[in-house]
Amino acid sequence: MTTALTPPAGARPPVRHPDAPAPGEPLGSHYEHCFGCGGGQPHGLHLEARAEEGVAVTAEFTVTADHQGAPGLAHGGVLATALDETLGSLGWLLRVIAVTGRLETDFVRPVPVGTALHLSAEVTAVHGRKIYATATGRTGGPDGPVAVRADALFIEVKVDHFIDNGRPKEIQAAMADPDTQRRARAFEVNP
Ligand SMILES: CCCCCCCCCCCCCCCC(=O)SCCNC(=O)CCNC(=O)[C@H](O)C(C)(C)COP(=O)(O)OP(=O)(O)OC[C@H]1O[C@@H](n2cnc3c(N)ncnc32)[C@H](O)[C@@H]1OP(=O)(O)O
Repeated sequence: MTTALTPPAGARPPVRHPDAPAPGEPLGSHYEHCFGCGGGQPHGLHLEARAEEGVAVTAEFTVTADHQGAPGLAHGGVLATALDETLGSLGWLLRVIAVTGRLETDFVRPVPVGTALHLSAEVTAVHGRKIYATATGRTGGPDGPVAVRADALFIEVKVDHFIDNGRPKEIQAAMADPDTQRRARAFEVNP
């Protein structure tokens, strides 16, 4: 079946950037106030991702009582966020900034509060600015049963995407933070 998430003819396998973080290296947060990975969000996911071989990452996130939908169970939107965040961190390996255009999620098993979700994601193909990727979240360990999975299309953007669209208050604070600016600009120097 052909969908918007099927790479078109002419799509290429992803190429790991020569300056990509080494396998095993933690990727850190791209923004302190990010709900997915930031340390400055008390109820956020605090997802921690690391580089793997190829154009792939792994990550963990523990479901807390702040993430419930039904009693004692993770909200599906929170699980989709965990997949989205993990997929988004693949940009570190391509050294491009990309945002989610489409995210198709399968919820396979309920995920109780207290569960550590073991996530993995990889880029499968690239076509121009379009980056095709897939992710899974497992319980009980990295080889445990799949609880959630997603296919996604990310679209490469420049820093201006955020500067032009973000609320000025937060953009100005981010622009004043040398670390955020350095990280964002470094991604734009792409051969
Ligand atoms: C100082 C500041 C520091 C900032 C430091 C930032 C750090 C780095 C932050 C990263 C953060 C990550 C966090 C986790 C990941 C998110 O959650 S990102 C947030 C959620 N996503 C969004 O907000 C994106 C909202 N959407 C948009 O802004 C625009 O639709 C997009 C995605 C930029 C595309 O618009 P566009 O650039 O005008 O491109 P467009 O020509 O429409 O599309 C390009 C191609 O993609 C295809 N396409 C676009 N959308 C779709 C779609 N939904 N389905 C299928 N195909 C599509 C088009 O058909 C087109 O294909 P071709 O014609 O080239 O074959």
